[in-house]
Amino acid sequence: MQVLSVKMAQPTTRQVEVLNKLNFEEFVEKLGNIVEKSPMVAAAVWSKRPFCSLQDVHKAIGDFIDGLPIYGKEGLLRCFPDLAGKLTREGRLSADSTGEQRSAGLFDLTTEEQTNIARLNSRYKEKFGFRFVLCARLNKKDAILAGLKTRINNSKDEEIKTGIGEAKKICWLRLVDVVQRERVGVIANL
Ligand SMILES: NC(=O)N[C@H]1NC(=O)NC1=O
Repeated sequence: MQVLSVKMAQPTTRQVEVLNKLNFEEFVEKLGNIVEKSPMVAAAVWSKRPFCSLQDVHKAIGDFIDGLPIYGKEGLLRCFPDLAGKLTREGRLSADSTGEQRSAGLFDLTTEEQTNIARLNSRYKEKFGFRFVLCARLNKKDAILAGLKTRINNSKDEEIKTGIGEAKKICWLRLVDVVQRERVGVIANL
């Protein structure tokens, strides 16, 4: 899985124990947005506990997503907000998405960059019927614009595959965040 190429602090095996201790409600509350606005994903994988590593959690999520019918995958892609879209401009993104879009520089676009991305996002949605999804934490604004320009020429099947691959990268980074926040909480309460 591509996630292993994501460069950042890798959680240790022991860190997954904080997730194994959560009851269903806590698990869904804390992991409810690891795939944007799709708490069903966390709800589904909870029954796969105990997990032996964070990679194991991510694999369970990946397997669940891969098992969805095409229209389910398209549905997941529709749950992400546009990159540099209306919600970004209006400050109405989820906390996760706000941090991700900020890290890619999408809050500091020139008017021209904003217009270009908005135009391409609309064309993309018109062609495929779902949103262009790309892991903003692993890309800067120029790469996002270039990605939009290239990927818009792909077939629908290719874009479902690529978009879902990007959603899994976003999910991995959010999972690491949850565990790190949770560990800090556990340590603070000792
Ligand atoms: N459309 C899209 O890719 N949105 C997202 N990507 C990301 O890294 N965070 C998002 O909300």
